[in-house]
Amino acid sequence: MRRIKTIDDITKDGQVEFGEGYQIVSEASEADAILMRSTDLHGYELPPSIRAIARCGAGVNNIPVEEYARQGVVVFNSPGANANAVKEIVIAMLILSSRGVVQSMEWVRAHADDPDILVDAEKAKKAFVGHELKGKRIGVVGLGNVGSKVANACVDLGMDVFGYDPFISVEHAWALSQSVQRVGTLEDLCRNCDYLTLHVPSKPDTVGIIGADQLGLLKPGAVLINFARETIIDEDAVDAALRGGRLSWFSCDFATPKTVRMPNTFITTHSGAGTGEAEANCADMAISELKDYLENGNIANSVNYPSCSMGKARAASRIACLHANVPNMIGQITAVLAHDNANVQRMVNESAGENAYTMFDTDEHLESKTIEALKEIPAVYRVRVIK
Ligand SMILES: NC(=O)C1=CN([C@@H]2O[C@H](COP(=O)(O)OP(=O)(O)OC[C@H]3O[C@@H](n4cnc5c(N)ncnc54)[C@H](O)[C@@H]3O)[C@@H](O)[C@H]2O)C=CC1
Ligand SMILES: O=C(O)CCC(=O)C(=O)O
Repeated sequence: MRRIKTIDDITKDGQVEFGEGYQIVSEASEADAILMRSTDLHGYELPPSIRAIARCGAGVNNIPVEEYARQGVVVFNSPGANANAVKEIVIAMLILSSRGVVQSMEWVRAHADDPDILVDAEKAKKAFVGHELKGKRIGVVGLGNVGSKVANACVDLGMDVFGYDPFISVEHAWALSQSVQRVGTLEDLCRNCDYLTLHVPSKPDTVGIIGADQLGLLKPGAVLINFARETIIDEDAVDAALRGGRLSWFSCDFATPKTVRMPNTFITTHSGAGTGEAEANCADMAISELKDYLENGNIANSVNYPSCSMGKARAASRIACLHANVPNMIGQITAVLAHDNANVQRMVNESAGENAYTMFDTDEHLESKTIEALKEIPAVYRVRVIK
């Protein structure tokens, strides 16, 4: 029986289906793996039983992924599984930030007792006149799963769309409408934009990338949308831009002590991915990643280890070594196997950044002293006997 600890409400109805051979447990110390969403794991003492963590969602800034890699813990996310939900709410925010829809509804509620409300509404409506998106210039920062969808949707709305992403993947470049114009610097992207929308992960090179300099390049009265992470903007600069008129509106998914006090904002409860469909997509992807890793050792969509697959574990034994990406690891692993006369059927080695993964099938079960010898190799973080 494999044991899973869930952290956060994975879905609104609380349903998490791993199927036969799995049990949801209440204590992480009893679990083999964790299924989670947005809880911050920095400073959390990870029990040694945990071999894998799957984040239902895209952003992993809430998880110390490199620290966990060195503990031999594979961290997965679910890329793209909630991107459509975020795209839709960003389009909603574009419209709500441009038309006085919310303000007009508030007026109606406030005048519910007015017997002449139909006539009075006709007089009031001039206060809620907005402008159209068609023909306006929008800059999209980050053209990954969410940003590329937002950019394409803005093309469909008739906007003049510019994108900035120095690390765009081939897959997302192919998915992008030819009408999206790519620019080489963030400053060129911001220049003369009516709208700026942010879709980059929170990491050292994106923290505070939108500050006074970037905001100063936007058209006066521009709209800023941040459904990525709160860390990406310089909050004081955004506040000053709203008060000074450089920004007319700020829509943001992160209620921080500063954003909630800014004027002219729509601040939501980190609800960009808040649809039943996105929750189900993320849970399905994360669950299948965890199952394939626990049952077969295969890695897909990890953020701290390379992708690696040898299909289903069918040989007598399958062993996986998680280790540092340094020279002579394969040599040392095969030397241990040769010393104990183990016959390797198949072997794969993959690396990503500072970490690497070696997995092999053998004709017979390895003796425990062989496994112990593998664990003794310097720079091996963990050895898993999968079968
Ligand atoms: N509000 C919410 O509920 C949600 C928020 N998010 C946030 O949005 C972010 C983006 O999500 P996805 O598009 O799914 O991720 P993704 O990984 O598919 O795309 C991120 C894109 O940002 C680009 N990028 C990285 N560094 C950059 C930089 N310095 N400048 C410009 N581009 C850069 C990457 O090349 C990549 O194309 C997530 O990391 C997460 O923080 C994602 C989903 C839901
Ligand atoms: O789990 C959530 O609702 C947040 C989703 C998110 O922020 C992400 O996928 O990066």
